[in-house]
Amino acid sequence: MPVIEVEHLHKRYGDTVAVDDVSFTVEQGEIFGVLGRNGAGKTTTVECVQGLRRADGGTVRVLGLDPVRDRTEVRQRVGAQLQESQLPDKLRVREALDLYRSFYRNRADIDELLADLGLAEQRDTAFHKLSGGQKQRLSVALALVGRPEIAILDELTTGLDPKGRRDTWDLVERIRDRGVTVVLVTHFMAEAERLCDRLAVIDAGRVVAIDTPSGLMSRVDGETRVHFRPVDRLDDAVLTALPEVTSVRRDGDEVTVTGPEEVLQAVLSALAERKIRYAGLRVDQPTLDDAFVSLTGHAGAPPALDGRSS
Ligand SMILES: Nc1ncnc2c1ncn2[C@@H]1O[C@H](COP(=O)(O)OP(=O)(O)OP(=O)(O)O)[C@@H](O)[C@H]1O
Repeated sequence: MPVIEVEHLHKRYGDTVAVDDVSFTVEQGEIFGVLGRNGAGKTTTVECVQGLRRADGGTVRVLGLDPVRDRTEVRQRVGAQLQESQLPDKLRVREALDLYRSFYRNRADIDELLADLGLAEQRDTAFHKLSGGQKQRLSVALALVGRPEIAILDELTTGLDPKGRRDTWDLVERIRDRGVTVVLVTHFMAEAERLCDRLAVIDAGRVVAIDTPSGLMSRVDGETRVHFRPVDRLDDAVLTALPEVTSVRRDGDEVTVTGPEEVLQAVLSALAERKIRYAGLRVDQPTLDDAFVSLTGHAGAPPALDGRSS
């Protein structure tokens, strides 16, 4: 059952068309990604979903409600992350949660939430003394304090170090496991690939594809490459005879075999049958990054932008 339905959404700011015909649905209980480069229109789209912006055209339904007309009800049932500048420096973690909790009908248990988000020790810490990762987790806690049915998380891991990022990914999975539908806005391919059940790829205000990460990757015309070093003697004909193999190359003692996705299984079976041992097995497959480039015609966010703070 869809909990969010967006149809032909349009939104412009003056002469800038930010969202130019975006449609998608989000099913209950999934982690749905909105993936695109900076300026693609992701934030504007989710702000229309939250009722923070009025669309110029199209329709948005959230839990069967109109997010602009029924904004009070939508706010009760949809949790959104706060921008960090929206909290006063001296406000303590526990005070912030108490304050935001008072806005909601359904209130989460704060001690449980603090423990769940790894913030129990910071309960009396002032906001400005929190680390980047702790601030990020507090913003997620504030999004969950009203026991929402949907959580909208925008650029959740921007600015976090690799460990902070992995911890946050685990956290998002735990949120989903509690039955909360998650909308995850990101320009970070590895995050989308790891977390999302389905993704809408947005480019220049338009949806260019909606699919599972593996569905998007399978649309790429790339080949799987299997690399290994045979320990025992291997005649290339053993590999070239396999219907799944399109090419076999030798580079020093390394063999590289290319073919469709099934080539890995075919090569491993052929080696096992002939009891040929090997070392240094590596497999290169088309990535979500490759899919993004092929769908949008440009590279994903350059790595330098992953640490930006916007
Ligand atoms: N308040 C605003 N006034 C004018 N233009 C805006 C405003 N907000 C966004 N835009 C423009 O609309 C377009 C879409 O912006 P939006 O923030 O929705 O994209 P985004 O995909 O979320 O990008 P980012 O990842 O950089 O936040 C961009 O060209 C942006 O410059």
